[in-house]
Amino acid sequence: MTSDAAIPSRGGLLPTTPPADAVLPERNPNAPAPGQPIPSHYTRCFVCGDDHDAGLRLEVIAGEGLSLTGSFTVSEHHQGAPGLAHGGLLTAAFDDALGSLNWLLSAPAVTGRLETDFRRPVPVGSTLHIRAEVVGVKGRKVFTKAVGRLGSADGPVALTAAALFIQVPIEHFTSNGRPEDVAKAREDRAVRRSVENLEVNP
Ligand SMILES: CCCCCCCCCCCCCCCC(=O)SCCNC(=O)CCNC(=O)[C@H](O)C(C)(C)COP(=O)(O)OP(=O)(O)OC[C@H]1O[C@@H](n2cnc3c(N)ncnc32)[C@H](O)[C@@H]1OP(=O)(O)O
Repeated sequence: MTSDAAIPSRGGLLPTTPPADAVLPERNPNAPAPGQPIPSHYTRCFVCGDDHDAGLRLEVIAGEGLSLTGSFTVSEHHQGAPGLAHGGLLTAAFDDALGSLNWLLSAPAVTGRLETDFRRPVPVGSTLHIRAEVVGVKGRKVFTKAVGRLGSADGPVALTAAALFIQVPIEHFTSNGRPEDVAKAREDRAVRRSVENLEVNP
């Protein structure tokens, strides 16, 4: 198990901290190459889809190994306090960015636990630069962490986050989603691309 010193460590034994016997698997050969975009998984996704006027439109680029970078610009639609990004919305951005790491493993997964530390306010108009990585995998559990910096990839730290994802069969989505949306999603260009990457048959 390795860790990138560029992402501050949280310390302590939390459910998002990988156990000592966690491993770091190889990146799946079908995953986007380093420097290539990890495309949206669903055009209607509030965070990464492009079919939302108020969506975050998070853009994600695959990094080396099991890492990625992502960015989005906080718009007036994203306010909590006047002129400042809503904290829950920032957490949503981290949920999606960290979740995108599962594309490097080419295994569908959902968030089991997500923790976010808010360290600095994020003003409207600013761009948040996220760096995320897998820090360990044990069985179906994928442990991840991320940092968000303001203005540039080496800007001041605004947030740090850690999440535990649980790998699920594709039926998690097809059985639990509202049927009419699932039916439409079978034709959604982003979903189709995702399913090809995940090597599953929806
Ligand atoms: C045509 C359509 C195609 C669709 C194409 C899809 C495209 C791909 C879309 C991707 C989209 C991503 C979007 C962003 C990511 C979200 O936002 S996902 C949405 C938010 N998350 C959810 O809705 C998940 C809701 N929770 C659940 O469904 C279930 O609780 C889970 C997470 C699947 C786990 O249930 P389970 O499979 O029965 O697993 P279970 O045996 O209970 O637990 C397995 C292990 O995980 C641990 N665990 C489980 N939950 C937790 C937890 N909350 N905290 C700590 N540990 C936990 C357990 O302790 C257990 O550990 P071990 O005993 O193995 O050590």
